[in-house]
Amino acid sequence: MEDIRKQKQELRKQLRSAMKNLTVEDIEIQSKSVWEKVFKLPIYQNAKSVGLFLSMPMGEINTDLILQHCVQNGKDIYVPEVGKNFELCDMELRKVILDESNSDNGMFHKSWPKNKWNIPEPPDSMPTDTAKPGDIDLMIVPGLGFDRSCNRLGQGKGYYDRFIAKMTKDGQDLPLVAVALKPQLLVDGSQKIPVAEYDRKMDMLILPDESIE
Ligand SMILES: Nc1nc2c(c(=O)[nH]1)N(C=O)[C@@H](CNc1ccc(C(=O)N[C@@H](CCC(=O)O)C(=O)O)cc1)CN2
Ligand SMILES: Nc1ncnc2c1ncn2[C@@H]1O[C@H](COP(=O)(O)OP(=O)(O)OP(=O)(O)O)[C@@H](O)[C@H]1O
Repeated sequence: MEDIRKQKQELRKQLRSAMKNLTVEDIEIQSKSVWEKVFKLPIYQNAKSVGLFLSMPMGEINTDLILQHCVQNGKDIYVPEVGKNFELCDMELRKVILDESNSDNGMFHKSWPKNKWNIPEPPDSMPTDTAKPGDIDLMIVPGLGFDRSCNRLGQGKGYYDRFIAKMTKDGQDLPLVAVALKPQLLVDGSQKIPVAEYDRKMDMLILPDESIE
């Protein structure tokens, strides 16, 4: 158990440094390829509500294109809000409710306040509608690293593990589609994501030039 934590920590270091080598252009081009694949998925096309995330400034896939796509296609968008108590690593997903003045594009978050990781979060002025089990048709999941068996390594706080557990505890389904840039897939066959008992496999992993199920 302690072993798994150490292995995860080591792998995070490796993956964070690999992601640092990506330029802004790399991230832009690879992100576009990933989203074009996602837009073609029936599970995305049929989803009325999508759990998304608002990308960090660097070292992560950029989510602007899918935010725009969801807004333009009339899908409900839910985005993370982490609890004020950072020790608890509790996260909710809140429905994005926009007023008419800025509802025509996916850039609504540009003016939102940022949390300690520079991730935009819903402002207090937005009406609160928090996702309950069954509210989200498709969850798009970020991560630091993945392997070919759809195992995921996150940022290390367990926010997504806990959230997924909370949303599925009464047997509710929550389809999980992970998205990642090229350096985030472990390609060396001998390298695997260490898995603990609470880690849930992704249903699908979308990369710039391949999809894994
Ligand atoms: N865009 C985005 N939003 C998200 C997540 C995410 O992965 N991506 N999260 C997914 O969980 C949650 C936020 N969790 C995060 C947890 C840690 C760090 C982070 O950068 N942590 C340390 C790394 C240092 C270390 O421990 O080695 C840092 O502060 O630099 C970032 C996000 C909710 N929102
Ligand atoms: N469902 C859960 N209930 C309670 N604690 C959990 C749960 N899932 C994970 N944890 C705890 O969260 C901590 C971080 O877990 P882990 O290292 O797997 O995070 P991660 O999946 O990489 O991060 P994240 O989900 O935030 O992207 C661990 O100490 C773990 O025990």
